[in-house]
Amino acid sequence: MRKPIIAGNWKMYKTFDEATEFVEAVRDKIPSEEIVDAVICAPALYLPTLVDIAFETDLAIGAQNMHFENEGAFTGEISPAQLSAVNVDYVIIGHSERREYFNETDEAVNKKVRAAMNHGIVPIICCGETLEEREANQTEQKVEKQVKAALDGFTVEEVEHMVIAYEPIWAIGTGKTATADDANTVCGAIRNVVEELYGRDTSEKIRIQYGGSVKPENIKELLSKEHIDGALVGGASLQVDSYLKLLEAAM
Ligand SMILES: O=C(CO)COP(=O)(O)O
Repeated sequence: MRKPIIAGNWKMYKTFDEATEFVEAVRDKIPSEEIVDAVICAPALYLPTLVDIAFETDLAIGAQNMHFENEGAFTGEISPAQLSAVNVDYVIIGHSERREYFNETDEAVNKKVRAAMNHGIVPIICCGETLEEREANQTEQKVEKQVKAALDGFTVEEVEHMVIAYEPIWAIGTGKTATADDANTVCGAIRNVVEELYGRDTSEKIRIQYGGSVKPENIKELLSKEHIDGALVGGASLQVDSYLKLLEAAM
């Protein structure tokens, strides 16, 4: 059995006070990390403070992006070494918003996954198709290409620790969720790619999340599906009540 992983992606929301108040409010209400992995991926500016507030609780803190180099003349960027030095546990890599607005390529995603693994940070690797691609029946082709590129050059042990998030772009922030069956089909196709590359055992261990308008009302059905091991959640992770409900549904 794969342990569910529910990750909030706060994107560019919340002031410092709102972020710290949220983590203070939820930190003692998080289910045991033996049952579910609970993560909040916050704006980089708040990470050290949130890691401190969540210290010795079952809540893990993640970043939403990072550079692949350890250091250098990259104005405005944050490195994997800098994230691991403040004990960040997870990092989202290759979110469709990064790919679309910041020109993140499959090659950069692969380098970032490499960098995350080198620093013991768990990468949440995002993939997903546009509406156009879905309507042209290119969903699996697109996602397979992204996943193959991201996972290129790792060992079996490394891949088992990664998390993949399938987020159809047309379902992000739109209120349109993929049906649980459609989401499961694509997550199953992703698992097949992992099997093809790294073998059955690894494909059974890697966790695959669904993301795109996940809410307390629809998460149970999504998580009941064979290949969906968790959720990457934007809007519904911003309120304490709704975040806790998402975790509850995963128990
Ligand atoms: O992009 C997402 C999470 O990374 C999904 O966002 P929403 O849950 O707001 O649709």
